Amino acid sequence: MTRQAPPRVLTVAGSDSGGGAGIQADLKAMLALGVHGMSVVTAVTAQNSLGVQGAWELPAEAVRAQYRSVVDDIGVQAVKTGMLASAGLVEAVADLLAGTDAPVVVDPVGVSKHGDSLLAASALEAVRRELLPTATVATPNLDEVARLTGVRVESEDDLPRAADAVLALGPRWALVKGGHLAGDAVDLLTDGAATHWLRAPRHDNRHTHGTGCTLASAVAAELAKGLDVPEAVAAAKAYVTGAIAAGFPLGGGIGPVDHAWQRRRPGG
Ligand SMILES: Nc1ncnc2c1ncn2[C@@H]1O[C@H](COP(=O)(O)OP(=O)(O)OP(=O)(O)O)[C@@H](O)[C@H]1O
Ligand SMILES: Cc1ncc(COP(=O)(O)O)c(N)n1
Repeated sequence: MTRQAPPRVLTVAGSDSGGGAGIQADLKAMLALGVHGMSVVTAVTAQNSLGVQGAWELPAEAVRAQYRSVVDDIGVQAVKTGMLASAGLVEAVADLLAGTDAPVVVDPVGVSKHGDSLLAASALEAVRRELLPTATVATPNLDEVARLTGVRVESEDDLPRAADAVLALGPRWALVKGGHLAGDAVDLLTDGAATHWLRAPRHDNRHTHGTGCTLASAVAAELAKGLDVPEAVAAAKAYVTGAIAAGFPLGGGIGPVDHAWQRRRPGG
């Protein structure tokens, strides 16, 4: 008997040649969580544990064509966006997403962990006006909140104000990630009515390349399986926390989180 296809999830993001973030992290997280991952590549980066050595965006036509190939034949139960590089690509992707019924997770990627720009400053307005309104869940980190809304988060107490400012830009839910604060790794999820605090112990591990990509992809995978937004975010938070605890050294800089942490045997 032929088996049924697993839920299908599409990432629209940039390639990380080092395999720790971007498309590569997204597809690994999706595999680990039991969904079929598919990709629309928006840009190619030459990247490793030390930083981003080069980046080249694809033409909008190539992005549209990849999207249509996947959606028109295979179909999607959830979409996740990551690095979109330029205003032209943000607009092209927002236009495509406006036509989908599937839940959309927007990770408004701005700069890499090493401070390399992955989104032109001239694209911020298109992210605010066109991309965020298509989002079921937007997952900015604190730097992205500041760039998009002007709200600066210094402590956990500022997270509700930050989440409200993100919500005002149009996503149905805002998940503000407090991973860059001191203390516990605390994120805040809200749709303006319900508020969920997600708290995990901070792992003292510098090998955290790809945390944001992994969390957003995990949310998309769990939504595709049929969980509601608070359930999907809680499951994704548990997954990324385990992946960070198991992050490993690679190259001379910041190594990746371990997407396969749930399958490793002790010492393996
Ligand atoms: N050291 C840590 N220990 C446990 N959880 C962490 C740690 N660092 C980040 N997190 C969690 O990882 C998730 C991603 O958050 P983070 O703030 O790192 O996102 P990000 O900045 O977009 O990621 P990236 O740095 O990969 O771009 C959040 O749930 C955050 O709370
Ligand atoms: C192609 C691509 N997309 C996203 C990130 C962000 O991930 P991180 O902040 O962990 O470097 C990245 N470095 N590269």
